Amino acid sequence: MKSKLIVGNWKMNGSLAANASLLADIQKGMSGVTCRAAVCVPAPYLAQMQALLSGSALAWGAQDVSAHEAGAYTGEVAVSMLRDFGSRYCIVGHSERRQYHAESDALVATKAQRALSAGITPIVCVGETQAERAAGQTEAVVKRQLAAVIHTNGHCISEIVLAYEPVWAIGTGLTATPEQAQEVHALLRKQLQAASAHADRISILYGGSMNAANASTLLDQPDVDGGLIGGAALKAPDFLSILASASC
Ligand SMILES: O=C(CO)COP(=O)(O)O
Repeated sequence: MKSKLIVGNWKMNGSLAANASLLADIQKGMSGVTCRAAVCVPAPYLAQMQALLSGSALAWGAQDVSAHEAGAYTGEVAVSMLRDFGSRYCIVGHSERRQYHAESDALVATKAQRALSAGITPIVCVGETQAERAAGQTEAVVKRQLAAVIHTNGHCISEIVLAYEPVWAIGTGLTATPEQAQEVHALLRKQLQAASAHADRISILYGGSMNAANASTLLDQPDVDGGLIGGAALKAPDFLSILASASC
């Protein structure tokens, strides 16, 4: 059985000093941790992660990547640059990118392909808004988002990590119940199984107000293979507690 995967998404937070102190506190508490663990940080701090985390059990990655290989794309960051700084993961299609930067399903799928082409594992985010859930569209929305990634990536789909992040649960304190999370994870798993014989090796993470108090019941669900953590990843005791829940 694959071990659980816990990823901290720092979003647009941090400073050289704050990152160093947070990582030192996390690393001090990692001795009993057996799950896989990573932090996805703002691109300017990837060099700091490489300097501080090389050889440690904590992997690192980015929060976005350009769909283009290189060239005249002012402000974008190429996957080769993420690789230069030792990134193992890259989040793609986070709802904050879909919402604030109008990222389409097709663009997200291309970004996942770009990451895979460089040997970086894309953490592909899908999830419905509150209005879509209320309208009974949850299944249709997440299936449409995942279908684009499957279509573009073909048999390589088994190399991704998938994250179900209901938009209404992000940063709101409104966590999906374990049953709600399991229901969506199970249908995503079925969709992956229909696309790949190796679908069972894909980790499906839950994200959205996961914290020290609710992590273990969410992680107990059969199709919840880990967590993508926002706010609670910025506090060492909370992040360590989630890592401990995932290490049982
Ligand atoms: O968006 C998230 C992780 O990518 C979740 O954020 P919160 O854990 O702060 O709700």
